[in-house]
Amino acid sequence: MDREQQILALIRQNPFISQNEMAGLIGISRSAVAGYIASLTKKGTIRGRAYVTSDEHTVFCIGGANLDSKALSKHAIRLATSNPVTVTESCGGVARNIAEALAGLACPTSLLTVVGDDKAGQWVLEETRRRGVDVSQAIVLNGENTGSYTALLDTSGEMFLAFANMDIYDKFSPAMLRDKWSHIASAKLVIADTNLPSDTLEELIRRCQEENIPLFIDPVSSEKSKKLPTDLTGVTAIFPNLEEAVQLAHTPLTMNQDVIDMFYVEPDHSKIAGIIRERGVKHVFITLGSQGVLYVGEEGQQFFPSIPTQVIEVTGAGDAFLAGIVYGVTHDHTYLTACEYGLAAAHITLQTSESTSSDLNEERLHLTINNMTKGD
Ligand SMILES: Nc1ncnc2c1ncn2[C@@H]1O[C@H](COP(=O)(O)OP(=O)(O)OP(=O)(O)O)[C@@H](O)[C@H]1O
Ligand SMILES: O=c1[nH]cc([C@@H]2O[C@H](CO)[C@@H](O)[C@H]2O)c(=O)[nH]1
Repeated sequence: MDREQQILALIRQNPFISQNEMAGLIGISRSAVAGYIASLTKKGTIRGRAYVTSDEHTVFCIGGANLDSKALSKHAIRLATSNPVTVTESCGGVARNIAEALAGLACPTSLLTVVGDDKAGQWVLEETRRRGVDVSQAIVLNGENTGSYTALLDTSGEMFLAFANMDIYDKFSPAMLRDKWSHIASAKLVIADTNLPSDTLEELIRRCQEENIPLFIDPVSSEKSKKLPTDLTGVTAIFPNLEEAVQLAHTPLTMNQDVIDMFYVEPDHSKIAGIIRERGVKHVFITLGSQGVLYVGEEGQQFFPSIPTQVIEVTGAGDAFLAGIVYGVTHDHTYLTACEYGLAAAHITLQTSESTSSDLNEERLHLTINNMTKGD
């Protein structure tokens, strides 16, 4: 065991041990102990003066936590008139939804987000904590409004139109990320959404690459996906739907007539994924709604059909899919095998009016996969 490991073992046994006691036990000077502690703190293994050791098993989700309001239309939607609807409110936000889904699947998860000092923010954090997510790193910003997402859904639960009122995320600066880095640095995996501003995303991608932390990105929407830097080296996996994938492949570097035809005349999903990979991403998952998902990455290429589902509403299906993949890969499955977990998690979430299903748990996930493989 090297010196750092010895010191860490002593701190784990007794988080209140003094530097003098450690020096005596190991047989080195107190100042040498102080040097090792400084180095462990810099690496993020030790998080502060109370010697709270980092949890290397945590998945860190960074991005949006919203109040979702969804109006499900009772009849075919008509424009410029009043449409009868049923409204449901739930917690939302891509990073938050993924964190909640992972906590439901018994993965230790922490959420770094910004909310306003309002009722919505208080409710969203409290509810997320109640569902098992560590929200101790969430930041409450005075005088800001918590992000809100208001969607109009058609009679089949598909989104017709949505409004994102999320100016608060512009305040999520690179400095905030730096401030929280000692917590993030020890994570097993980081998941970020593009609610974050461009400079914050750029810094996160660079640091995760430098420090070898796997990073998954949810592009959120085609508009917000434009915030990602052109060079995505350092991004382990990305999860666009088709519209977002087209946007991600649509860089000034790739614009010629063939590419324009490929996007707008007859989308070639695997070519689009290939172009995204050229930006530096290792694993690309293009989710295709009711059709399923296409994986293109270091493990090859494969299309997976979706599980036939009686959809209540679609909000959060992509977030649950991503959480299912994280569950799979953190339980030592390949990215290809993890697709089954993603499809199963999305299937469970599609059957509720919440943006993350409270029915999503390990037992239900495994049962869904067993039924899938039996062809039920
Ligand atoms: N109607 C459906 N029937 C069965 N499975 C579906 C359906 N819609 C979505 N899914 C499943 O959910 C996955 C993600 O859906 P989708 O492609 O709509 O993601 P998304 O647009 O990112 O979703 P969101 O932004 O609402 O979270 C799909 O790959 C598929 O497995
Ligand atoms: O711009 C955004 N639109 C929508 C969402 C969230 O997406 C979720 C569904 O995938 C939903 O909960 C909404 O709040 C977001 O975080 N940012």
